Amino acid sequence: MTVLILDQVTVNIQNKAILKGISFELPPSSVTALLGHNGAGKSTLLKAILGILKIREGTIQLAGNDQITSFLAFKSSISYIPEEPFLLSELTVQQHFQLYIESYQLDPHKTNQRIEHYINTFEIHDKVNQYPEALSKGMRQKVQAICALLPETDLLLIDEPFMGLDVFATDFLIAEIKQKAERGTAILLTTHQLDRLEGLANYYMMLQQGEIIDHGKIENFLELKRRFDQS
Ligand SMILES: Nc1ncnc2c1ncn2[C@@H]1O[C@H](COP(=O)(O)OP(=O)(O)OP(=O)(O)O)[C@@H](O)[C@H]1O
Repeated sequence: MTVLILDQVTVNIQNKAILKGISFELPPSSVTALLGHNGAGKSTLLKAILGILKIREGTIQLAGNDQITSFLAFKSSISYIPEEPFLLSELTVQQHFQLYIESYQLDPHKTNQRIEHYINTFEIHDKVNQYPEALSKGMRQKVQAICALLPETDLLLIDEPFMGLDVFATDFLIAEIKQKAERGTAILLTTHQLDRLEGLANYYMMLQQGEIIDHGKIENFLELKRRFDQS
């Protein structure tokens, strides 16, 4: 069974090919690390899957829905934590949570219990009635992460999940990502913090100049890295 299927996906930005014929599949209950140097195309790939960037060629299927012909069903199966927190300036923290409850049609009672748990764990209980401008970057990142964790989607995309988070929040987010994967979600995350991948990721894909140049089980990548670091 497969959650996400990309077939020969090409994305151009300003007439330049940024993604060149990307094909891969993600199984359920998996965490895949999307790796590569700055500018390799990692964020572009996540944005292409989300439909924020239009694909030029190829197809993307999620849980049996085509990105173009079944866009609403496709979109409702994805949750996303962007690299830069993107919160609405006119909504308080609590109103952001409410927005997610409504747009993903979540059970309010159960979800509010989870929100309470997240708020306490991330220590932002005194911020729930504040607007994003009153939050630090790390706090905005925490709010964005909570929003994305609320729905049980087929796919969770995370761009640099640990950027700006303190060690405690990072450990908590890692535990949450693993639990989500155990419940069936396919997770695709980008990171430069390779030391955080052990025990978290199952697979890796290496992007270079818009092409997947290597992929496989994360143990193989980490073993190669260890040998390289020792040499
Ligand atoms: N809006 C844009 N306009 C022009 N070029 C862009 C735009 N967005 C991305 N690019 C280019 O696309 C390429 C891939 O960028 P992308 O942000 O996907 O890289 P990345 O792998 O996520 O890098 P990083 O590790 O630095 O976050 C880069 O060459 C970048 O300059």
